[in-house]
Amino acid sequence: MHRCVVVMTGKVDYVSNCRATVAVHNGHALQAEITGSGCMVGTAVATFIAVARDNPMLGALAGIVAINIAAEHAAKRPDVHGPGSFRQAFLDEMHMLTREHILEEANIRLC
Ligand SMILES: Nc1ncnc2c1ncn2[C@@H]1O[C@H](COP(=O)(O)OP(=O)(O)O)[C@@H](O)[C@H]1O
Ligand SMILES: Cc1ncsc1CCOP(=O)(O)O
Repeated sequence: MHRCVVVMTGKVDYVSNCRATVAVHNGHALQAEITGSGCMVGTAVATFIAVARDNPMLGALAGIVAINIAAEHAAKRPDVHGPGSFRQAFLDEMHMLTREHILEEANIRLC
């Protein structure tokens, strides 16, 4: 084992450490309409892994779920009408995201 975690993004995101693979069903199609969505996910994954040091699989999963739940919150806002307003709302919703949101709204399944 090389202690590697593989992340694959798209409409459904996948995280694998070779022993287990988890599918993340959170997120919104507007994420694919703005520049930097993949970079945001990559940054969140690196940040969460830095905290969950001994469990990179959990860190990667939490980073993906957090960004995608913030996107869902942003897409639901009445002031969001397309990619431009979505991008702004997305940043605000990342700022307001809580631990409870992640625990209650994560939509993940073991493959
Ligand atoms: N159609 C979609 N539905 C839900 N989430 C999406 C959709 N398209 C992209 N995402 C989310 O946007 C984030 C960035 O993924 P992606 O668009 O594949 O990255 P990249 O910008 O590298 O192409 C991922 O977390 C993914 O779940
Ligand atoms: C090369 C580059 N420069 C600014 S954002 C970017 C890549 C953004 O890619 P994505 O939207 O897939 O995260």
